[in-house]
Amino acid sequence: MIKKYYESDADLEKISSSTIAVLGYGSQGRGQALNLRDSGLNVIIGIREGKSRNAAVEDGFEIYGVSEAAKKADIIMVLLPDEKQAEVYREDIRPFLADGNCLMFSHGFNVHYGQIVPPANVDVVMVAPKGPGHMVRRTYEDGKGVPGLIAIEQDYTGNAKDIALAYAKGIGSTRAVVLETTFREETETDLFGEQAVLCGGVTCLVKAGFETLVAAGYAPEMAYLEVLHELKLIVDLIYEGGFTKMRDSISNTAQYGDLTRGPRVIGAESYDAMEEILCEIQTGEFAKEWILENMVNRPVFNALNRADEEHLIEEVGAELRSMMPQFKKD
Ligand SMILES: NC(=O)c1ccc[n+]([C@@H]2O[C@H](COP(=O)([O-])OP(=O)(O)OC[C@H]3O[C@@H](n4cnc5c(N)ncnc54)[C@H](O)[C@@H]3O)[C@@H](O)[C@H]2O)c1
Ligand SMILES: CC(C)(O)[C@@H](O)C(=O)O
Ligand SMILES: [Mg+2]
Ligand SMILES: [Mg+2]
Repeated sequence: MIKKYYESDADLEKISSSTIAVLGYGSQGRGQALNLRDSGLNVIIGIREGKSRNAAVEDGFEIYGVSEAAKKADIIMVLLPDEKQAEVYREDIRPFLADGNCLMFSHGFNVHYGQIVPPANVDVVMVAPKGPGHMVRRTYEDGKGVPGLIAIEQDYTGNAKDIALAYAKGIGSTRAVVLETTFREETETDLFGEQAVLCGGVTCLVKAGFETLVAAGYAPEMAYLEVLHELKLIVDLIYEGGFTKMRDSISNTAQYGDLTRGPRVIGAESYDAMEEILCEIQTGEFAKEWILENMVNRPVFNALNRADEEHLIEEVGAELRSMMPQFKKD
């Protein structure tokens, strides 16, 4: 049985006298740093010049270059882009690691695939919120938390788990639930989830539905509201109460269509593709592809991303959302 932890299992005192360096101030960096500070912990930011450095300044943090922050800290949370972590680690983190430091990650990619090999005299720990960084912050501000994972790769001090749990409490995750996993399990399931379901699966499903309706002569605006806008409302019900709550809310007609037609859309071919995608993750093939893609300046990433940015669904969506009060910025 997987181990689960809640508020009373974690003690902020375990890290209350530690200096925590959050390296990177992007999606996770900002969310986690603000939550840790609001939980009363000592946070400094390690960041290079640029837009997100300015955001950290505006948010009132003590700011340093990456190497300086790594040197000052007891706990070093690496929230840089996965594809940059190995290089920054070699140049700006590794030389400044001190005996007994805790090196922390929110995703296991670099440690699991051997791009970062920490020395034996530090703890190596993961605290990974299971949600986007902006939601880590928003949920914490609402008095709740995004569920999280902890994993211990190396327990040099004997305190690694207490530190991980305290950090998870600091970012709000123990308010929901924290599961104990391994770097391998987190890395493989996280990559699979975002590729096959959460990001890749969903965007392709929505695009396919949109393109099918538009090709059949229906208005793009109709198609957008049907397959994208309403998706959130349906997912909210699933999120709150599973398929059962969603199916209680929709019509019997929708439910019959759901039960009989859904498996035709996600059929044997999709199961085969999912298995193949998981296998590429498990064998390291995906990791190698992504590392090499970055070495040649991301030609595939850029071309595919540009095509999706220029897709009709984005144009129609931007226009429709601009009229909806829920998307207006104050
Ligand atoms: N985005 C998420 O919601 C999410 C969720 C769970 C886990 N994670 C993990 O969290 C980590 C951070 O991801 P993210 O999406 O928050 O990253 P991000 O791209 O949003 O932010 C990265 C930050 O690092 C800074 N940075 C980039 N290159 C740098 C360099 N060479 N030196 C110094 N600073 C540099 C950027 O300016 C930015 O502040 C990754 O390991 C990712 O897998 C992310
Ligand atoms: C938010 C996600 C997709 O869950 C995360 O894993 C990421 O890589 O951004
Ligand atoms: Mg991920
Ligand atoms: Mg994820």
